[in-house]
Amino acid sequence: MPTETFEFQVEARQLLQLMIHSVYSNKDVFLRELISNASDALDKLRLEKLRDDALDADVSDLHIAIDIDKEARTLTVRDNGIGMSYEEVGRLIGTIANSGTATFLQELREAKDGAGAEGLIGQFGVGFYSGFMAADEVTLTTRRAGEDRGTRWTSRGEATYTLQSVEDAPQGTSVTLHLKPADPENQLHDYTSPWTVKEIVKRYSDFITWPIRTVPEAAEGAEAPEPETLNSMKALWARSREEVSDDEYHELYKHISHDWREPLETIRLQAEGTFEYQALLFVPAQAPHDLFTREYRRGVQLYVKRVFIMDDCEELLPPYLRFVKGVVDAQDLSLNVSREILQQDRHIRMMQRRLTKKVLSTVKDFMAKDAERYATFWREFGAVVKEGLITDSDNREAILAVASFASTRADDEPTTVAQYVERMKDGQDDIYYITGDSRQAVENSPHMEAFRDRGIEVLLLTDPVDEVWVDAVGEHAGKRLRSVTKGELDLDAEDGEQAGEEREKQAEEYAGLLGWMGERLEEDIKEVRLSTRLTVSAACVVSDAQDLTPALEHMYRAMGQEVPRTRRILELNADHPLVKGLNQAYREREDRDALGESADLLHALAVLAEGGQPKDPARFVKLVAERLERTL
Ligand SMILES: Nc1ncnc2c1ncn2[C@@H]1O[C@H](COP(=O)(O)OP(=O)(O)OP(=O)(O)O)[C@@H](O)[C@H]1O
Repeated sequence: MPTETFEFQVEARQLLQLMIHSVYSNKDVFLRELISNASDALDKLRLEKLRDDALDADVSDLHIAIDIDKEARTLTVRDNGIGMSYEEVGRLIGTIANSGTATFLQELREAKDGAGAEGLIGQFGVGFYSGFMAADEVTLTTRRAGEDRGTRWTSRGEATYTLQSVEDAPQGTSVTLHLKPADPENQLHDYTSPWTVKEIVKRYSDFITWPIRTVPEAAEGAEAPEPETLNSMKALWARSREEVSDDEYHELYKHISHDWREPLETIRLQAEGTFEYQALLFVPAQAPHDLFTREYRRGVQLYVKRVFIMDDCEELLPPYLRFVKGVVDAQDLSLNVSREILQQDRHIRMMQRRLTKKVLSTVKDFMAKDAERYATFWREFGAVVKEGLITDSDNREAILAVASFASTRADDEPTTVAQYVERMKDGQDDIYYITGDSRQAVENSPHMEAFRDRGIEVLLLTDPVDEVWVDAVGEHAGKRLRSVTKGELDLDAEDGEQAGEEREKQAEEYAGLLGWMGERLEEDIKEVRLSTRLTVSAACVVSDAQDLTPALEHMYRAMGQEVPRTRRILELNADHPLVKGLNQAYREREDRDALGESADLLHALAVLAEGGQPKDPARFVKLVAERLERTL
């Protein structure tokens, strides 16, 4: 087959350019990335052979080799792992599968400082391409285990790459970098120095469970020495805490998560007894960009007796802890364990329970001992963890204990529900909250007026998931969770008898207007009543306690579910001049047409004030414009 030339996908080309004009200051990490890929390839081959003994592949000496050619100035990272077919090379190496790449590139261009750019790159697993930080030409030769022919891929990191089918490729993959001249000032070291290579391997890849070999430099005139293994190969999760440095844990995290940043926390767990396992879990420092997308691959790596079994093992942690990365190594599972078996395995369920509790107790520790770390955690992952309040009733209390929320009490000091309850005033029976799109929108909502006036604290909930968990949780410590936008508000116990009489009088005065408006707005409103919530605004809309909120209704529709349209309740502020005027006009005038428009406008204003849309925006605008004209 002749050599074929292909163009890189646009995103891949842009990414390569970024690599070459390196946004990443530490160039050494390219070696870590190539070793990481080689190690994955060895894991995959061992597993495939385990599952299919007939596979024509040699697994007797699986290893990674680093070859240095000083004269040619090349560095080769070789493995005798699974390899790639011709089609796979084109698909995996020529393109960037990650759907978020375009967004990523945009963010990268906007990230002015180098550190920001480095952090971003880390999110996207651009492993193989990082070779171009150190090389001006890269050749990859590979043969898929079980296939006869190999494939050679070459590129100078510019617009194109070539693919060629080759006959004499050994099993596995070798990546040869034609190194750029060393440039220590820009942290581009001399990678033809075995000493440098050894240092880098020790620093970044010591825990890799396969031998990484290189041939030491021969003394002048002497024969080439035997290859030397550079890494200790010790599985970090099987070693005691004292033996392992934080840096080593962090390198393992980077290897399995494809994140280039340090994790926020490392969690170790050793379970002994009838079902033995070790776990090393990591909480990342930043939420990945695709955490809320369908493509997000969750789960930890599963090993059985040190043998890698699978990536993304979903069964070991619940979906609301999907950001947690790590390794779980079980002693008593079969090497042939499949996803189907995992889903039904009693031990796996026990492990999930234990790991979940461990993660939650770690967050509790952050909260008690390290406010800053807790704040970072909750900012990045709070919205995901709150899903657990809905789905994991067993751990609901534990999750609620580590959940914090913005509140009207202070601008920048979130509170837990328990702390809220402690502060509740005598006579307050409910935990009040409001949901919406942003703090500003909910804080300024008319529904908050009476609470502000009376100094009653309200939780400000602005994540979409908040709409749902509040219903699922329902109460805490015997106190009901209550939306300030729902139901009738009875804050008046303390206002006394006089206020009660006053209200009755108003009710009589307004009865006619309320009845007439109720009929007029019947299609959207099930009742018009006087409000105890409002002190400044003229009107607001509220829901019945058991009704869906507009946001939830919208959410269900967006998910394709049929939900009946909820009619809401319009509340009027009897002390507001506009409402007083409307009542007077209603009582004095026979002609209800112009009055009807005012009623519609008042309704639309109430909807707008809570961040909604008037039913007929064009008509609303026209009516407002007409009225403004009259005031000129
Ligand atoms: N040495 C190798 N042997 C077999 N397949 C490889 C090898 N190197 C890369 N690949 C394949 O190419 C794919 C792309 O590699 P690349 O390093 O660009 O990204 P990645 O490994 O998916 O992400 P990351 O580098 O962040 O881990 C890999 O997922 C793997 O399937």
